[in-house]
Amino acid sequence: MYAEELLSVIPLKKVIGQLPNNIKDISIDSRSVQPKSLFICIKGYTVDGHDFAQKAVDAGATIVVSEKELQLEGNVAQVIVPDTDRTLGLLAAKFFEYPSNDITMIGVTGTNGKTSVAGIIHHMLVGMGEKSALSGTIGFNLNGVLYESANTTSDALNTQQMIFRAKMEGCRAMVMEVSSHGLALGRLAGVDYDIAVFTNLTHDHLDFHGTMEEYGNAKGLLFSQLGQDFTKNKFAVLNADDPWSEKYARLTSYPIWTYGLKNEANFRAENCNYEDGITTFDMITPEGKFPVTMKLLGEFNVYNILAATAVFYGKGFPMDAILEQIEDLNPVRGRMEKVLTDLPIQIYIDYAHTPDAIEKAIEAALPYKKPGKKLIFLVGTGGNRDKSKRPAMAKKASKADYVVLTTDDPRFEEYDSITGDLAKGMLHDNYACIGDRAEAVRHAVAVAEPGDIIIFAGKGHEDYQIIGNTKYPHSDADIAIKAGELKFVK
Ligand SMILES: CC(=O)N[C@H]1[C@@H](OP(=O)(O)OP(=O)(O)OC[C@H]2O[C@@H](n3ccc(=O)[nH]c3=O)[C@H](O)[C@@H]2O)O[C@H](CO)[C@@H](O)[C@@H]1O[C@H](C)C(=O)N[C@@H](C)C(=O)N[C@H](CCC(=O)O)C(=O)O
Ligand SMILES: Nc1ncnc2c1ncn2[C@@H]1O[C@H](COP(=O)(O)OP(=O)(O)OP(=O)(O)O)[C@@H](O)[C@H]1O
Repeated sequence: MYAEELLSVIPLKKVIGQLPNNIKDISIDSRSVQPKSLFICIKGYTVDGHDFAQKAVDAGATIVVSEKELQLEGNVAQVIVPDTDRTLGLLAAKFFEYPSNDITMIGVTGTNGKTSVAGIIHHMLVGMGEKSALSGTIGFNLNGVLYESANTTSDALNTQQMIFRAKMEGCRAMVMEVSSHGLALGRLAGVDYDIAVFTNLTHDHLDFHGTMEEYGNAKGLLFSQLGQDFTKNKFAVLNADDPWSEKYARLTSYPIWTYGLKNEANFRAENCNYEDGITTFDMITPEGKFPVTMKLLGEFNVYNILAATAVFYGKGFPMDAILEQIEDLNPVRGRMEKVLTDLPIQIYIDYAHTPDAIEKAIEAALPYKKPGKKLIFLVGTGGNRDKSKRPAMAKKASKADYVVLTTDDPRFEEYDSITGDLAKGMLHDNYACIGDRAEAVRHAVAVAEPGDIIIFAGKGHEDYQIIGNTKYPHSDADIAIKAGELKFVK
C-alpha cells in the first residue's frame, strides 16, 4: 500500500524524514518485522515498544510510528502521533481495507460463556453450509486450522489481520469472543460488528477494571460499537435474566432479541431435564414451542443455546434448520466435557474460573450424581491476577461433597498464597489444599470411589500450566486417567 495513502488516516501527525513509497506490512513487534514495513511503538505493561524501534529498523522497518522523536539509525522515516494505541486501530483497519465491512461480524461478550456461545454459533454456521471463522480463548479457527493466540481478544493489528484472512479464505461470517480487556484497551477498534451477543456479567477481572460498574461499562462498548448505520441488518442478543441487559439495550438503536429462563424473553426454555448425559427442554420462540434434545450439559448450556438460537433466528434462518443443528452439537472443548474412559468414575473437564461458572458447573453435574456417591470438585485459580474472587470461588465450590483447592497458572505467586486465599471461602471441612496441580489431580482420583463424579475446573482446553514465565505441558485428563488406571484397573 502507498505509504501516503496509509498515513492519510492519521489526522494529527508530524513526519520526520523521507517517507518510502510503499509499505508491505505493519508490525507492533520488533521480533516479527518484515522488510519495508511500518513499525508502531506500543507502550506495554511490561515493556515499551519505543525501546525496540531500532531493532525494528534493523529488521527492515522503513517507517516508525511513535509518540516521541527517537534517535534512530538507518533508512527510516518517523511519524510522531499523540497516541500510538489509537493510531494502531486506524492504520490496521486501513491497511487491511476494512475487512469487517465485507463479512458478517458476530461478537460475543460476557463473563462466562463466550467460548461456548461463540463455538456453538460457529459450528452451527458451518453445519448450515456457511463458511465461518472463529476467534477466542481457544485460538483462531480458520477453515478447521487452529492458530494459537495469546489473548481471548487479540490486539487491534492481529484482529484486523484475522478478519482479513477470514475474508480472503471466503468466510461469510466471523464469530469473535470479545473480552472486556479487548474492549477497554481498544483492541476492537475499527471492527464493524453486525451482531452483538451478551451472556452474563458476574465477578471477574476486578484487578483490571476496579469495580463491577467499570467492568460492566467496558462490556457495554460492544453494543455501542454496533454503530448507527440503519442500512445494515444489525441486532443485539441480550440475556433477559441479567440486569445489565437493560443498560446494554439502551446503548444501541438496533433491534434487540432477548433470551432467558426466568424473565419474559423472545426465546425461553421450560421443562428442562438433565438425564443420562442428555439435556431436554421445550424452547418457546416467536413461532411457538419446540421440543429440544441436546448433548450439552447443564442449565448454563440451555442459556447458551437460547442465545445462539436468537442469533440464527435474527439472521432469518428457519426454526427447523436451527433445531436440527442444535441436536447435532457436541460439547465445546473443555467446557463440561466428559472424559471417555472405562474407569468406574465419571470425569469432566471444565473451564470454570469464576464464582458464577463454578456454581453453574456443579449444578450441571448434580443431576448425574447417584445417591450415596460423591461429587468431587477440583478448582484452581491463577497467580498474580484478581485475588478478590478467590474466597467467592471456594464458597461456590463448597456445594461439592469434597473440594480440592489448587492453582491453574500460578505464574510468580507462591502455591500457599493462592490456596490459602481460596480456603478462606470454604463452607465445610471436606477439602484439601494442594498447590501442585498434578498432585492435586492425583489426590482427587485417590479419594474417589466407584460411582463418584470428579470435575476438574479451570484448565478446560488448555494443555499447559504457566509457572513463573514458563509454559509446562499439563493435562488434567491424562493425569487423572493414569491415576485412575493405577487405582481401579487391576
Ligand atoms: C496485561 C495485558 O493485557 N497485556 C497484554 C499486552 O502485553 P504487554 O503490555 O505486556 O505488552 P509488552 O509485551 O510489554 O509489549 C509492548 C510492546 O512492545 C513490543 N515488543 C516487545 C518485546 C520485543 O522484543 N519487541 C517488541 O516490539 C510488543 O510487541 C508490544 O507491541 O499486550 C500483548 C499484545 O497485545 C497481550 O498479549 C498481553 O496480554 C497478556 C498475555 C494477558 O495475559 N492479558 C490478559 C490480562 C487479557 O488481556 N485477558 C483478556 C481477557 C481474558 C478472559 O476473558 O478471561 C484477553 O482478551 O485475553
Ligand atoms: N452461560 C453461562 N453462564 C454461566 N457459566 C457458564 C456459561 N457458559 C459456560 N459457563 C461456565 O463457564 C466456564 C467457562 O466457559 P466459557 O469458556 O464458555 O466462558 P468464557 O466467557 O469464554 O471464559 P474465558 O473468557 O475465561 O475463556 C465453563 O467451563 C462453564 O463452567
